[in-house]
Amino acid sequence: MKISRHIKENAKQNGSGSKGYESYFRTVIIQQGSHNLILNQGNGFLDELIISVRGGKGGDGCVAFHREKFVPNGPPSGGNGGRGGDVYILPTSELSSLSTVAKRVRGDPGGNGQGTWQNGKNGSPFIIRVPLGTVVREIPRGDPRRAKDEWEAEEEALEGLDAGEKQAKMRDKRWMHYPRYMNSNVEKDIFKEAEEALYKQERERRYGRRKRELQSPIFLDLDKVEEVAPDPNAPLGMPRKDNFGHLVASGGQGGMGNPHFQTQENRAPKWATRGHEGERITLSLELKLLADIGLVGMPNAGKSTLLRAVTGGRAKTEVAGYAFTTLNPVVGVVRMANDGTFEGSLSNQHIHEETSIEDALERQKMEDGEMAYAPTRNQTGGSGDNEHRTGHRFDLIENFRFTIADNPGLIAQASENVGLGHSFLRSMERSLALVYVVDFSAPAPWDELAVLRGELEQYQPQMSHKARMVIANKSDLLAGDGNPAAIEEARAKLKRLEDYVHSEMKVVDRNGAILQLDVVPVSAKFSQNIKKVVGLMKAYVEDARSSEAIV
Ligand SMILES: Nc1nc2c(ncn2[C@@H]2O[C@H](COP(=O)(O)OP(=O)(O)OP(=O)(O)O)[C@@H](O)[C@H]2O)c(=O)[nH]1
Ligand SMILES: [Mg+2]
Repeated sequence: MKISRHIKENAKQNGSGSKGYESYFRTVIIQQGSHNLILNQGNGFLDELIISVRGGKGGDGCVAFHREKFVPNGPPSGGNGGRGGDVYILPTSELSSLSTVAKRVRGDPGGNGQGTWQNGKNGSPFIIRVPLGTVVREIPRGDPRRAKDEWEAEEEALEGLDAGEKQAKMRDKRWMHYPRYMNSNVEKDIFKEAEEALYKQERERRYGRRKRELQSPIFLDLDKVEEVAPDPNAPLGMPRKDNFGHLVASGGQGGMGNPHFQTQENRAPKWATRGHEGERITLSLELKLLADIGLVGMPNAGKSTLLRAVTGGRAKTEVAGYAFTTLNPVVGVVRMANDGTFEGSLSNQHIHEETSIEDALERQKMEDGEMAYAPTRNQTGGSGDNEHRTGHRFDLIENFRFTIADNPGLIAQASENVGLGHSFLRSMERSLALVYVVDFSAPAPWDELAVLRGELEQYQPQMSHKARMVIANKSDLLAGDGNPAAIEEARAKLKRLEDYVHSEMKVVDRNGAILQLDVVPVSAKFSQNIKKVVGLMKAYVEDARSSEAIV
């Protein structure tokens, strides 16, 4: 009784019993999609993020007059405000998730000007560091997720005020006055002219900003490490680098000190301008998934089952007999030994059932108390012929590792947002190779291939050339109960599929060579022929990695 309670508690903590415990340490599962926060077996994982960014506010100009012995009315001497700090985005290979990116970024403000012509210091640049593979987009006007820009925020603050109050508030935000001179200043024509000029500049700036937003909204696809060129002229003690990344929000200009407003008629201007607000912008950041191999197939073809088979059941991805079970890409890791076997290939769990069935079985086992006396991994994983079972001993013989992404099903017209659309294909842009998975028990599996390839091309021209293999899944359904006629029929069907692939599905690799796709009949559910699939995948990954290294 006591033991079974202990196991239940353990199971609760670790997912589902001993299997959950194992995968807690062994499996890297990354999900990507519309969710903001996805739990990765206990580690928070962010893959999409909206951030609001503001450039630093400019420092205020200063109203001051020079004071010196025997100079009764010194000249205006207020310094200008410093520029607000700019905000940049820089991709770095040191990060692997967006979880460290702040949601609100405020640039460093510029310093205020001071008397004796002292200008304020400029705000330092701020760098938002994001992982490689981040896509940055500006959220357009009209989208509810977008934060107000500096002008809209002011308009909102002025709402409901009468004209006089509005004018006073707007002036207060823009002007500094010499103590007790505000009322007399605003009466002066020369001040009104200066104010008019200021508003004109502001309108131009605003117009420029809107035009930029419409014509070239920020879009950055940060796939590569940015070169940080050393700056030979940097002063000693300062970092000798001059690349901050991509500017996304500039800091506001500093205000003008009162000497700026000095003219023949007005020798002692008693006003100065305040610093401008920094640019405000809302960005969406999205991290493209990185997996070496991407699985592409129609709903229900068995992609998720296949991922579970090649990872020895460690990848936690849902399998069910209906379309669109998988809603977000899921990445699993395949670990291989030098003899071509992979972790989990000899696991006692050869059949990858639908997840709900497996969960029920496990629950049943636990309730029956079977788990209590089951041998532990250490007890079972020790002997020589068991070394490809999942377990820590695999570390000793592992010599190759790659990742596979299980994706949602793709269907015809996905590009027109039918089904789940195909936005998740973005996560496959960075895959080294793609693998088609078709349901071989369907009447015409070759038709599926044409649709899949069409959708890939629709999404991104040339993308289908990353395909390397066609997996004819569910082959177990064809062989029937082993009668010769059924087997003969299955052979003929496989031949027909191969002929189709070889004549219609050729691809051109990076070097311009024409490649034939491999066609492999498998049964993901019963782990048949999976070793061959893993071996071929390894070859594609090795090939792509080495040619990437050369380029
Ligand atoms: N007989 C048999 N059934 C299989 C095989 N592979 C998968 N299935 C079954 O096919 C159904 C769909 O499998 P999934 O792995 O969920 O398919 P999927 O391609 O991931 O589907 P979506 O996530 O909807 O795109 C499930 O009922 C599986 O048990 C196989 O090799 N043989
Ligand atoms: Mg699936």
